[in-house]
Amino acid sequence: MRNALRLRRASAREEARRTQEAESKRRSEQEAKRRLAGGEPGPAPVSTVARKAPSFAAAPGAAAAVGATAAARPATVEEEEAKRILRRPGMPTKVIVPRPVKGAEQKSRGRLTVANVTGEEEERTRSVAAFRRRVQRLKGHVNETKEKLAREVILPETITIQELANRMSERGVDVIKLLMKQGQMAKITDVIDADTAQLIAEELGHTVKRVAESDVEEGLFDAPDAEESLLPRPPVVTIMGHVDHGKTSLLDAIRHANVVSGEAGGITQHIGAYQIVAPNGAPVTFIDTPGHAAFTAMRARGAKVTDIVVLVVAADDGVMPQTAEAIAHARAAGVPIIVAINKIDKPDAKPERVRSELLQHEVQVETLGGETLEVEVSATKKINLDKLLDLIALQAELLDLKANPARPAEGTVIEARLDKGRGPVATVLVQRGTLKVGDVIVGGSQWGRVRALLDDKGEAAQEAGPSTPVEVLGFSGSPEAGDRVAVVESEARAREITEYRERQKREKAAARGTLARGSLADMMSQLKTAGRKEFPLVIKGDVQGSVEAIIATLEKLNTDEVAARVIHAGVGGITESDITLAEASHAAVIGFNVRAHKEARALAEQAGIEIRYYNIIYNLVDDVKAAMSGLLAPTLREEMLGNAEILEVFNISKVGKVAGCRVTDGTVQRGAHVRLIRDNVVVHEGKLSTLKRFKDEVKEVVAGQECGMAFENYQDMRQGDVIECYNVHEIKRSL
Ligand SMILES: Nc1nc2c(ncn2[C@@H]2O[C@H](COP(=O)(O)OP(=O)(O)OP(=O)(O)O)[C@@H](O)[C@H]2O)c(=O)[nH]1
Repeated sequence: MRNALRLRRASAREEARRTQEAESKRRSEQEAKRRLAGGEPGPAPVSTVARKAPSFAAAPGAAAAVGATAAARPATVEEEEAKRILRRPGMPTKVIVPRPVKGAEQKSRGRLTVANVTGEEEERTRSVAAFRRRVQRLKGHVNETKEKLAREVILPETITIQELANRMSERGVDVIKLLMKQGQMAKITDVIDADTAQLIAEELGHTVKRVAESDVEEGLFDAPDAEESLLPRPPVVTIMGHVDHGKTSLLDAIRHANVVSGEAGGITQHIGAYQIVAPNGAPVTFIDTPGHAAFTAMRARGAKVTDIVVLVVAADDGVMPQTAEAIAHARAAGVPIIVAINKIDKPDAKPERVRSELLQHEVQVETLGGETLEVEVSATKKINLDKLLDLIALQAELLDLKANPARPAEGTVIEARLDKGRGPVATVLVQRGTLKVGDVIVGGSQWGRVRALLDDKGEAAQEAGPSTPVEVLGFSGSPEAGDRVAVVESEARAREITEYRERQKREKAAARGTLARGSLADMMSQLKTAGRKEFPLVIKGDVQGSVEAIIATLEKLNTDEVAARVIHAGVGGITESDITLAEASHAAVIGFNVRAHKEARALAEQAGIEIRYYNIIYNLVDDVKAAMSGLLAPTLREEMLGNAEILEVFNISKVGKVAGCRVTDGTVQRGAHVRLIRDNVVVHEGKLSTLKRFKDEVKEVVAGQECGMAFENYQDMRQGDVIECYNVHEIKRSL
């Protein structure tokens, strides 16, 4: 029984289990059917890859998503990247974006996926690879394009916006926009500095190389020479001293030529350079610097190219201001001095006095136990000239002067002028190397091919070695005295250097112009000088040296009240452009040893511009001084005439108040200045409008007489007031 019961129970359990299984199977089938019919998503995928880039093919039930549109699902990283790239300028407007399948392969293993079902997976994998390749290509293209556009921009110290844009291959307008962003309003032709230009260039993705003048001119000057290439060279001697102490006479005596008599006004106005052969056979180069104080600047320059200074001191005059100046220049340049006590032939010559005066300037000559070589000479009587040359040779030996003649020449412009027939002519002192006809040279902002070389006697030379002064023909324009000259390897290099220098000059001038227009500092200084009267001038001269000397002298005349303002100065004849400039700035035109062109003369006449010609600097300076003196406000001086006392004040209809007075001393004159004094205080200053005696207008009333007085614009006179009567005289002032 018990067994039968057990069996029944077991069979019932078995039955229940089967029913449960069947029920569970049924439920699960129902659930699957329900899901399939209702479009419910399957359980969330577990793979991290799938989480990052959700797969539409990973879960049971995913088949339900097959019909879902791309728009309904979130964008993937790849899609976003593709869109981002597409948004860039220059990219194709449409790209096929394949659906992402990151990790799809591993997830599909043993699972039902839409891709597996549809066989799309392989194709999609191929598309993704293609897409990736495409993205890479596009990225690569972007970088490539950037690299291609990025340039190395050479930036000088200043540059125009247009030029900067050109160098970057960018549009000028884009540069201007960037400047505007930085708060700078600019035009395409405006000049900006290198710092600003660098900012712009880097902003646009370019790299920058800053260049300075020294970069353009690298290796132009002062390249070292090998010791064995150096050979002895002649000394370059500058004669310095006070005006009229005999510099030109001495040089003249040495070279047996008469330069003195040819000079207008007896003053040396150009730096001349000459070479002589001393009695010992050694050549010596002399640079004759003028003695007038106006030439100080030129003299300083002379000392720079000089090895030895011969200091001329007139024995009858002694050490003078310009003697002291010359000592200072020589000392500053570190150049040894040889003292030449000149005019020793004169009866009042006192060489001893000269020696002791020199001591006060720390020049101790040999006879006083010092180191400085000295010699007593007479230029006119030709006394001791050989001795002077011997001393020069001795000093030169001590200096052991050497240069390499076998190298491209370097030198300095001593003087330059525009010759009517020959064009620009520059006197150049060759300092190293040898200058040859045909050489390409650069001097300041001028260059040229040497057409001809003329020595100091005006004879043609084929070449000029160290310490030789030569006139050089072939410059494109006049270089300036003091400009360094160098031979360069090609015309292209010469052009590069001079164009750069010219540009620098222009850009600096433009920068100055902008400053003058806009800067507060400038406006302040203009305000400060507003009280100063200016005498504007356009100066043209035959040589640069004269022009510089005139400017330097005129500058010395300037005071706080009045100044000569040189608007333009240059070498050459007076042109129409000079006259136009003078007209625009109300300037006078001065020609020093030059004349005005015919057209310029006509224009000047028409415009009422005065042209003045001079050949003596003193006369020019005197005239300018007189003209400037005319601009000075005159000094006012009072002349006392007399005093009167107001006895009574009458109010007369139609006339106003009239004071009845008695002249107490001196006279009272109609139209004279009056001061009204009440209780010792000046209450009014003005002019007398009416002066009457009885009913008649009179010119003058003398002491003791009574009169009626009325004042210009003043009515408040009172009985007892004292009237002081005086005249005012204007006294012209001069500089
Ligand atoms: N008695 C005498 N007179 C001299 C001597 N040397 C120059 N003179 C005269 O002094 C004057 C000035 O001489 P310059 O040679 O023109 O003097 P400088 O120093 O060159 O003058 P600037 O060129 O004006 O600076 C002239 O009249 C000369 O004749 C000299 O040794 N003896």
